[in-house]
Amino acid sequence: MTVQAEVAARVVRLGEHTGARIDGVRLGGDLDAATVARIRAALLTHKVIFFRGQQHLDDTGQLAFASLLGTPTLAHPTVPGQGNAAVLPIDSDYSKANSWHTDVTFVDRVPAISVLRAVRLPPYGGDTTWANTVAAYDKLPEPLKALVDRLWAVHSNAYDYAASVDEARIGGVDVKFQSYRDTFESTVYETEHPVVRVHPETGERALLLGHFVKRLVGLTSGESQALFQLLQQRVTQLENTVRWHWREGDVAIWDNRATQHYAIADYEDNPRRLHRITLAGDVPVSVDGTRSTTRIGDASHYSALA
Ligand SMILES: O=C(O)CCC(=O)C(=O)O
Ligand SMILES: [Fe+2]
Repeated sequence: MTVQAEVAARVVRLGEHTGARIDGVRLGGDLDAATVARIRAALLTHKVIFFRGQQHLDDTGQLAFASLLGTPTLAHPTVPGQGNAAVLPIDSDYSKANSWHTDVTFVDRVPAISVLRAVRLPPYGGDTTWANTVAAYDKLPEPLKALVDRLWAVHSNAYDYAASVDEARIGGVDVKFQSYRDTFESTVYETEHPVVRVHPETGERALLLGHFVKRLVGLTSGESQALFQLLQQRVTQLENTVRWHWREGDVAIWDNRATQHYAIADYEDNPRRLHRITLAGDVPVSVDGTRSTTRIGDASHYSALA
């Protein structure tokens, strides 16, 4: 542990519940263990952390750094990586993630952490917002906690896309968007997760929902929708969120076990591209110790990249 590293990394909080910027760190595969530990601790506390000025990173450097925090997965269970098998391009040309979600919740081993690097940014707009799902659970009144503690949800990559994304706002579904959706759903997965999962590292309870939820187990579709909306409103309450305005060279890292996020599609047809590396996670566990179960699909190829 070097004293220099301890002094160099400064954690600047961005809100009561969610987000911190870390200054004074040059990300890369050569970071010392003390700084990596500090980054990890800040991530667990603040749920999403941001680094400015990382223009020196390319995909290889991003992957080398991300590997210090965990085991990279394939880019996606169904969408192939570009260049490197672990790198998922988030490109406005064929996809805009402008609805609230946690990444890849339709498989049993939901990724633990995502590391996102700005590659090309629009001249205006294109911020991303994160919400803290632990704070959302904590702030529920006791009767609602008792209800959700025992509730389960079915998550699928063949979710109701039109219900969660306003296509008019993103210019309608064009051919590239449709072809991306077809790839995205080329193998269908369905997994049952507890609505409240116990975080494997912090022991905190977090709401596990987002746009891949198809229905709540045991409820009618109308009841599912009503309760889902009530809980999503709790998650996305602005006090639970942080909004990041990207600059070139920025890197954001989120704890995918304790957050949802939303990429704001307010930059018209301007190109926007970020590269994501996703780190493997555990199978979620409910408050009574029951593990999530995949009902449809086998995602065993996805979770750990050799
Ligand atoms: O475009 C963004 O800012 C985030 C997209 C997204 O949902 C992701 O990278 O997982
Ligand atoms: Fe995402």
